Amino acid sequence: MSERGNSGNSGERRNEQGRQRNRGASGERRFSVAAPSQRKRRADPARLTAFEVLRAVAEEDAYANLVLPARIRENRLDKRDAGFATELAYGALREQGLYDAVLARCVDRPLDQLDGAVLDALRLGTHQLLSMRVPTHAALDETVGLARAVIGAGPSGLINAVLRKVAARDRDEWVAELLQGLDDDVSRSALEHSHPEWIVRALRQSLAAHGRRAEEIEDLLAADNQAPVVNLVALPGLGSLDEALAQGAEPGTLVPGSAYYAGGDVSRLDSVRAGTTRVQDAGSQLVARALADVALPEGGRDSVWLDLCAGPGGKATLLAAIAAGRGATLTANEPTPHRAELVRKALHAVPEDHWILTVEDGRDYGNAANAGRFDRIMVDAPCSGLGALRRRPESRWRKSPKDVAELTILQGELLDAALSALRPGGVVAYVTCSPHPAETRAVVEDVLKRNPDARLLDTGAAADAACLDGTLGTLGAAHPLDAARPGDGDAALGNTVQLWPHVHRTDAMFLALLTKGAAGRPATKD
Ligand SMILES: C[S@@+](CC[C@H](N)C(=O)[O-])C[C@H]1O[C@@H](n2cnc3c(N)ncnc32)[C@H](O)[C@@H]1O
Repeated sequence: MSERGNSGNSGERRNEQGRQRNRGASGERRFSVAAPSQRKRRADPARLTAFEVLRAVAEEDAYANLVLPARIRENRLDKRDAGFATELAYGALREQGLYDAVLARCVDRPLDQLDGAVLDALRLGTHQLLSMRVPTHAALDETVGLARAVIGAGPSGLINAVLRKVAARDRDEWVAELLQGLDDDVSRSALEHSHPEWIVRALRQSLAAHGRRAEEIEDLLAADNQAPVVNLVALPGLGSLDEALAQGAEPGTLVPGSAYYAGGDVSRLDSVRAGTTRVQDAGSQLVARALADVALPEGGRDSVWLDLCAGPGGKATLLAAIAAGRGATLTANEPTPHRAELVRKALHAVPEDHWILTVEDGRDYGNAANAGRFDRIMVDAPCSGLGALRRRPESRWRKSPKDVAELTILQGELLDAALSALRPGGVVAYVTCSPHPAETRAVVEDVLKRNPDARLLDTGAAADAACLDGTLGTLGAAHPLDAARPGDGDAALGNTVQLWPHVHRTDAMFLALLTKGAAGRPATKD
């Protein structure tokens, strides 16, 4: 175990003492008297792990949430060090925007002229100084030690000098300084909560479009910077939450059969290993249940279901379990072979005669051969993922408005294909893990224009009925039922559901339920 947690060489007392501890009586920061060259030359394993994660993200386009567990295992971190490495890596990645703004004030050249490894070491040092309870001298010594061990002695003087400048102010002081002269609300929120400005703009638009208060943006951005609690689902008819609840999980408050689990490694639970209890965001559970439970407008057959974009299989597995309980069968489709294998693995907990796996481009389901085949269809479309920023710490810096523009074309085509594969009187759920208006309401609006036989169902009411306390319709949907056609005014798209991390404690999932009438005639109203 590294020396944190006791006074050790660096004097650091992780988890026990705040950063004020290394301030003198006058409030000034105290620094180590040792010159960088005399300080330690070894890397603390937890910080090394975080550094490796940042490097893999920068150099290999890796996903932090996939790299981190492997590095934790390779570097044999104990639970406490693993927690520290996670907070350090995720925090430094999430808050990169703010930290780079701070560093730009402390480095004598543009940041893009710094070696990438040096910049990552500086970001890690800055996160320890501004956002973690790590004493200043420990943050400096350990970051310089890390740099000496993995980058070389050359940059240690620079890193030491820059971090001393960073340490001259606390986080609030830095934010106040950087905000000076910034008048635009979007720029201010973006800086303070470390989000790209275009994302702040999109989130503000989405809040407004769903009738929420503009000021909520601050809570929403803050929620994006919080690690989510693990949500569990017991597959209906197959799994049970008893074991998780006995291990300290708390019953979920949004959807039936769910729980919040803060007890650490979920793979310790037998039911999770068996695949009958699964990790799944409550928002994902809710949209799947809303599709499964909503009454088919014209009744009739209800046994042929499709998940058009199933990988890695979260919603497909929940839908298949529900289908199994009702004697229905789910076709789970995923075009990417390795993701299709993940779907197969996830589905192994559900009796085999209730699901089929296909590996096709979802748009091919729009072919004549599939016309009118399915009673219920999930279109959980590939999207920008702006609703899950709290899970993927680096993702906000990787996306661009161009990605969104490209995705919206595919999203519309997939929803068109689903409507074609839907039987008259069936239901399609259009879902994104993004609240970006271009990926949500604009896609639905365009598809409704192209498909005159389709219309929106009362999505708020359906989501309301699927959730535990029946309040979602009030919280999630801006308007009461409105099944008007596009062209009747803005209210035509009022009746969709948008979940929010700061309100529902879920990812920001969007849900629109659509139905269609017989060919050539509009779907009848409820
Ligand atoms: C948001 S994810 C689906 C998540 C999944 N429903 C779950 O709950 O685990 C979108 C999926 O769509 C897949 N996809 C991408 N292009 C597609 C296409 N043309 N047709 C169908 N699926 C596609 C992606 O590979 C990805 O697995």
